Amino acid sequence: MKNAGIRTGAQYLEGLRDDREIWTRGTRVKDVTAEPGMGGGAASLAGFLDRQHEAAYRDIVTYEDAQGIRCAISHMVPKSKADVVQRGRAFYEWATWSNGMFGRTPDYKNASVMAFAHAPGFLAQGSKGQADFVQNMTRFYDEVRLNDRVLTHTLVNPSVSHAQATSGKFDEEVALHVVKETDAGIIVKGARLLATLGPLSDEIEVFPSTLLRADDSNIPFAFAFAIPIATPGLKMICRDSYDHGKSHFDAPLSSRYEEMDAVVIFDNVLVPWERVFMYGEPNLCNQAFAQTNAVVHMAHQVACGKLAKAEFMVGVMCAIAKATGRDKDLATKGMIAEVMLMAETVRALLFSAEQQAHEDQWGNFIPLRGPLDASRNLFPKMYPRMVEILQLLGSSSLMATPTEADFSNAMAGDVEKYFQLTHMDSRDRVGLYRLAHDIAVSGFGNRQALYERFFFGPPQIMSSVYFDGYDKDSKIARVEDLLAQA
Ligand SMILES: Cc1cc2nc3c(=O)[nH]c(=O)nc-3n(C[C@H](O)[C@H](O)[C@H](O)COP(=O)(O)OP(=O)(O)OC[C@H]3O[C@@H](n4cnc5c(N)ncnc54)[C@H](O)[C@@H]3O)c2cc1C
Repeated sequence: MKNAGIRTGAQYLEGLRDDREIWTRGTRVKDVTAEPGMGGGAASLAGFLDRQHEAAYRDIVTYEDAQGIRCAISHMVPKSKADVVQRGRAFYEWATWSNGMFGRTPDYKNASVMAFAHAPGFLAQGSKGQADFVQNMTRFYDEVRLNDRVLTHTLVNPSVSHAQATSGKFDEEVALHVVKETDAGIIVKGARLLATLGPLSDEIEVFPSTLLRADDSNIPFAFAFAIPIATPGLKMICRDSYDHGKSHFDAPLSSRYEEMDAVVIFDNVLVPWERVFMYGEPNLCNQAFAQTNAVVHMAHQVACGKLAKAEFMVGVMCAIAKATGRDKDLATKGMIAEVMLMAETVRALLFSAEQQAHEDQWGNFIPLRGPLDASRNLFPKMYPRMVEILQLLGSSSLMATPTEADFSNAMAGDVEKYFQLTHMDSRDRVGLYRLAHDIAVSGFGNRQALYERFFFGPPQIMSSVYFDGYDKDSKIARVEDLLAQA
């Protein structure tokens, strides 16, 4: 099946059954696709990959390349504004399949690899190590695109001391660093945070943290590479699963979309030179995501996903208001309108970015960065507020949630009677509030909120970068102008 383009779900699942070293709940996992608390997420992603082949979605999420091979649109190099819009449509479609609750669909990383592989002048600046970085990245892009590989990534070194981290230094005991260079490649040792979808991916991209201080002491920490998860010496330690084996009725989201996060340990891992993309140059590493515009393409995918998620939150809230008859209540309408405004803000920013798409320095088209930066800085604040509003709307109903089993036991009559609403029978009401519970109360839901707060980076640093890049002078000039008229 090599180089056949989009894969089926079964092919993806088969690929996960290798020698990977995944640890959870104190034991090593034999088969991630069959592991309780992990296999459900893999099955959902397999279902999404299958959808790429279905007539209803195929032309939305895939394209045929020059050789007639059908690939995911996230790999398509945008050469016009229409291409950017088409990519956005595909990102949005993928996100609707989980209503944004499976955050790390493969199109996120695909967007980044596409950008890196089509900014050759950038990687060509790398002058250290025994590798042709441009050729390596081009080959990697083809490998991922033509085999529909699923990637995770890890960018952050664990910090032992906040003071050390903010001074741009890393601790050699824990941070991932190069320990040796050989003719075969580099040997790396240490840990990295945090690989979402790690145990359920084919490969891991280990890209530079964007906070390397550009001095010689940071050279061992400066690199970018990608290797299969099953590479000897690579281990993942998973967090607790939020999929507790419940039915889709009892846990509509956590039973389906447990994508898992893992800390990644590299125990003297050999990375072959042909998989190294940057090496030993902190300055180059620091510029990588911005200069290749990978950050813009990733932010595009993210904004599309957040729109789907925000719309879903509006849907859940409106369904609750309708069922309870509170859709005429002023306070309820006010709270839901706040969420509607958030969804429409993301939509407007996305539209603005796509409609102002332009050619970049590499001859590719990118959406306008400013609106996407606004969206990715705003959503980490919007989402926790959406959850709060859902808690306020749901109140004790989020606790009045008997299980599916209570509809077929000795309590069934009571449950049918006492859980009904004006506009909804008991079973539908319990199902709806169990969904709201999975968003606003469960471990799965709380992890979603944490994800939205942090997955794109530390919010203080993101907003500080936004502040630095914002055109402040023209605004200050207007203030000075007014004051000068005094
Ligand atoms: C659910 C989830 C999934 C994730 N998935 C991935 C993934 O797939 N790949 C990946 O690479 N990373 C992932 N991350 C990690 C994410 O990139 C980091 O959480 C984020 O960059 C913050 O880093 P940290 O967690 O080390 O927090 P820290 O850097 O320890 O920060 C702790 C707090 O201090 C603040 N802070 C940090 N530095 C400063 C500073 N200089 N000045 C002021 N305040 C500061 C932070 O904003 C935060 O509030 C994920 C995180 C979460 C929660």
